[in-house]
Amino acid sequence: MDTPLDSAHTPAYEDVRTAPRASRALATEAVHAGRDDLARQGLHAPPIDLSTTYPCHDSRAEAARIDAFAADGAALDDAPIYGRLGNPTVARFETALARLEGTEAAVAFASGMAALSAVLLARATEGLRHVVAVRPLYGCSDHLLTSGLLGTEVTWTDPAGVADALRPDTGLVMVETPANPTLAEVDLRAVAHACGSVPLLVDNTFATPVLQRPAGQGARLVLHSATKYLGGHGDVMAGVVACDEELAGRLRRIRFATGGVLHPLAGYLLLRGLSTLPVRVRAASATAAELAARLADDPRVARVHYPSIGGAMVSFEVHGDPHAVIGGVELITPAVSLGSVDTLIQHPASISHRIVDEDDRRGAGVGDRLLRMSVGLEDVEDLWADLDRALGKRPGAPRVKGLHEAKG
Ligand code: MET
Repeated sequence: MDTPLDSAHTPAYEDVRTAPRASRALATEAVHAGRDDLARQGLHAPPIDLSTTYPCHDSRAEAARIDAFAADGAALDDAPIYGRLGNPTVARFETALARLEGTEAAVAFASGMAALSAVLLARATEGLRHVVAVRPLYGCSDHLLTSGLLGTEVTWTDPAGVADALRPDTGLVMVETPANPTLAEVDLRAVAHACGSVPLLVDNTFATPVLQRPAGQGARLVLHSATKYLGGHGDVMAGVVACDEELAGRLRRIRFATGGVLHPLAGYLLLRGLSTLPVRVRAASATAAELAARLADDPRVARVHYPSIGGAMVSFEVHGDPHAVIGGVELITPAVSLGSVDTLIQHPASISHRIVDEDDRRGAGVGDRLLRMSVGLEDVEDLWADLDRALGKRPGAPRVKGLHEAKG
């Protein structure tokens, strides 16, 4: 584990290539990255630039800048031109996320799936249409690869089979760790080694850079559904890819051409979300670890999945009807998605992984009785009382009274 949850000191970013100054700890970067110019401008909160276009009387200069962008997709470092080429508010979030992940750049999109689509298109347009991937992945990622909707072809393998699955036209290796929804973990250094020169993409949505920074372990692309922990409040949909500047240029060009841009207000909310990311992840993870331990001891629960790196996600298989648990929660929100301040629970076989072929889903360890819970910031005892009630009668014991029943 990169960052022990109980560590008093968070690791400094000594290996960040883009570091403009002496290294700063994660918690400091979370609050300050992407905001370095604000004090000079006499501002505290970042401005939200809603412009779709930008006036310029010098068409020759604008033409040259568009030519330059079309050639290498380099971020516009002076005046913006048009919203699809880049937006200053979104750029603040991109800068901040790149610093947290320890990459040269990051490119934000309208959703995590738009971000993954851009990566696949960027590789396919180089003639590298083959993808090697490890299950499980988030259900829609699995579907996008399996269906070949973007003209790609996938070989599914386990981590040990990655090297053998590579072909001359392999453009990408993709893993998610901890994986959605089983929380299975992949040894990133080993897989990165097996990839050779093929870029490894790691979906880091569940771990966040607070618990794991894949770029430091050999990943060339780090994907987030920023809708989840990065935003952190269930009110912004977004995706982002952290990577080196060369790949970022390709992704910006794809974004420009296909239009899957992030709205500036979403960029603002994400930057704001990042500032509390370390605090939120550590607090929710401590609660999740406690709930995982109580579930593991519970006779109504067949199996608990909780990653060795920790985190705020807990998955568990019940002996009884998983739908009854979803129907029975009162405090916990019965909804798909994750990473919000409130605790969410969902049944992957019905929702997040519904679109995956049943046999493939079960083969990846996503069973019919598996429930996935995203632990939020509520008090652990209130959450346990709700879970305990929703899990129903303990075998051989009278039904445990819930908090409200006990009070009433
Ligand atoms: C539309 S289903 C899923 C949304 C989200 N990516 C999740 O895993 O919960």
